[in-house]
Amino acid sequence: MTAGVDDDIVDSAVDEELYACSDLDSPKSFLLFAGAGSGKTRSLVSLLERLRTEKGRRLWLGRRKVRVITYTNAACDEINRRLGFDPLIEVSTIHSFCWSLIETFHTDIREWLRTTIQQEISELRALAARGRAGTKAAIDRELSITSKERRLARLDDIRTFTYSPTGDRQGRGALGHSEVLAIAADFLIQVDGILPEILVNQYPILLIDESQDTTRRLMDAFLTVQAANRERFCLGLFGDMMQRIYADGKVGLAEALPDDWARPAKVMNHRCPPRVVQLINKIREIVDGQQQRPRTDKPEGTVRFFVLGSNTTDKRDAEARIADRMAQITGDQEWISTPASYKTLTLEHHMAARRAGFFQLFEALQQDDSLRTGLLDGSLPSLRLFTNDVLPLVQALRVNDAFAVAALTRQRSPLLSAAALKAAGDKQEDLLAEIQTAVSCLAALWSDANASPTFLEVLQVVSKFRLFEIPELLTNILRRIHAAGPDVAPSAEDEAADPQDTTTVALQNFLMTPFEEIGPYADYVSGLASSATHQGVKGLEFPRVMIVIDDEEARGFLFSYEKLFGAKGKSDTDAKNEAEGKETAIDRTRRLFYVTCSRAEQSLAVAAYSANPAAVRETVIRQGWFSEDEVEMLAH
Ligand SMILES: Nc1ncnc2c1ncn2[C@@H]1O[C@H](COP(=O)(O)OP(=O)(O)OP(=O)(O)O)[C@@H](O)[C@H]1O
Repeated sequence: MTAGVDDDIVDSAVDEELYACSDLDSPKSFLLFAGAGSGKTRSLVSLLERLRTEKGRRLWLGRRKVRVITYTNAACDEINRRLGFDPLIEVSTIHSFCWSLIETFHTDIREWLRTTIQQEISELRALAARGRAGTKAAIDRELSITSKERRLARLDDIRTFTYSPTGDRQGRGALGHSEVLAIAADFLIQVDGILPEILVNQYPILLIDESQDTTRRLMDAFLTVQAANRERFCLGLFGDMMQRIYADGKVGLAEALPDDWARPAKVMNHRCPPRVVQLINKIREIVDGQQQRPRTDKPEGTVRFFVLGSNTTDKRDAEARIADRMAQITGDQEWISTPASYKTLTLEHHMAARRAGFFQLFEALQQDDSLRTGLLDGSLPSLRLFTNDVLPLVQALRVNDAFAVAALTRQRSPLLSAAALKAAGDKQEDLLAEIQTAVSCLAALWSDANASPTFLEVLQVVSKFRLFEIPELLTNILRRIHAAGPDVAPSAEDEAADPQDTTTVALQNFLMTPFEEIGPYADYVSGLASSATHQGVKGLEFPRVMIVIDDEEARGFLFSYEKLFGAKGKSDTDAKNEAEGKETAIDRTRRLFYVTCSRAEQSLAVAAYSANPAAVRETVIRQGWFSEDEVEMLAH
């Protein structure tokens, strides 16, 4: 028996246990207790495959399904792909899941909103009564009260409520992301409510991936439903408490579960090489003592910790030099073959955007909360127009690929849709000529070799010839700035719209940024770019990983690597939280560091910019995370 086979067997009983828990006649809820790279996602998919094969017929006859909640759309797609899009297994993100539960309860949603908004207004008024007048906070509060009162006054006129997980759908009845989660949670715990009945009857098995980060309020609601239906409902939680990196996950989830839950545990790490497993075990040691075993068939692997001064001027160059050094140390030339051959993990999206080359686009759009989710996962229609329609066409034009240009316009342009061709009758030639002109006008934007047209310039050409469908929000902006030509006048509704609406302002600013940024952005959201964020790589793995740590550039306040690495002392709040047994910035940062380090399949470089390089070096060696030979000082 080889070492690899032996390793596999250690945890194989766990998959059997999960299957036994999902018994439709006597279900047992469970929490799969396992660290990074232990095969939780793999176990989830194996369980689904087995349920489909062995319970599929019974579920189908009873018109029931297995429901799976994942953290990202990408994770949903991956599970669906692996299961061949089986209708018996419904996989969705938490937001889509919650909306699917509540989307027909319009009257209840209206009443929920009425109570909630009234309560929010009372709270704001109480704050206003206590606070000083004339400050920015006071003005914002007043604005917020007015807008809530307006929403309250219009509630009875709304017949149906809508929700778009991408935040692109607007209008009076549109619900926000957090509202959808809160409404679902509240409806699920209503005594005698019908939502828990619907959930349990339709979905006797509910499996939640990355459950450590499921919003606390919802997790509590699921636990309440489970407690009331333990003989006919299996709630299966997959996750790792050490990988809880979002603020609203339920603290102490594992401890809060009743004794009758199963808690199968996995001990192997199948992803990381032994040296990385040793590192993440050390990082985790003081949190819960859980230690993993590496596979014995993996090469040892390499880790290096590079310390740089926070005053380093050319960070891209410094990071390129680190990649060179990694190639030298590991002998793995992939570190320097192409930029995308290793993954750079930065703390914030704007840092990744700067490194990847779409900083201006990102900065413009991230200003508006309702656009943020769609911006980050690439689903925003205003961006998809450019990523899915315009960019492929421009790329085909750049290489003079007439065949691709023809194919793209045929597939995507409304000018050549079946309806348009039919309507044109014997004048179809004219449509083709129109497309030709449109495409030439688009190409003309780049006729000067140094040209860098803005998104607005590109959009104007698209709009003028109706080359592609333009999302409503952009059409409205075009109307508003009179950019679409004399035949498209601003409507009365546009004139009445608030010119300071943050979504419109963000989109207008975005339109002024260079179109060139769309390629790097498209790569980023499809996961092909060489950069990603520390949080965004949850669940993923890469052969070579470079973690960039730079609190100053990150501008955040939730995480502090400077504190974790001893370059900065604890704040009064940290000390107070620590004394009260609450978590501190150091605890949160340690978990994030665990997540990022555990993505590496072969080698790992940490590039830490610090105001106190010597203290960082001393700390990571003293903690036993890195040996003296593994820490290199690049600070000047
Ligand atoms: N039993 C196994 N034998 C061989 N390889 C495995 C086994 N289980 C998992 N793997 C591999 O190990 C890697 C990690 O698995 P997976 O992503 O399922 O882990 P995870 O526990 O979900 O990780 P994380 O929580 O860190 O995201 C994957 O490449 C997977 O194919």
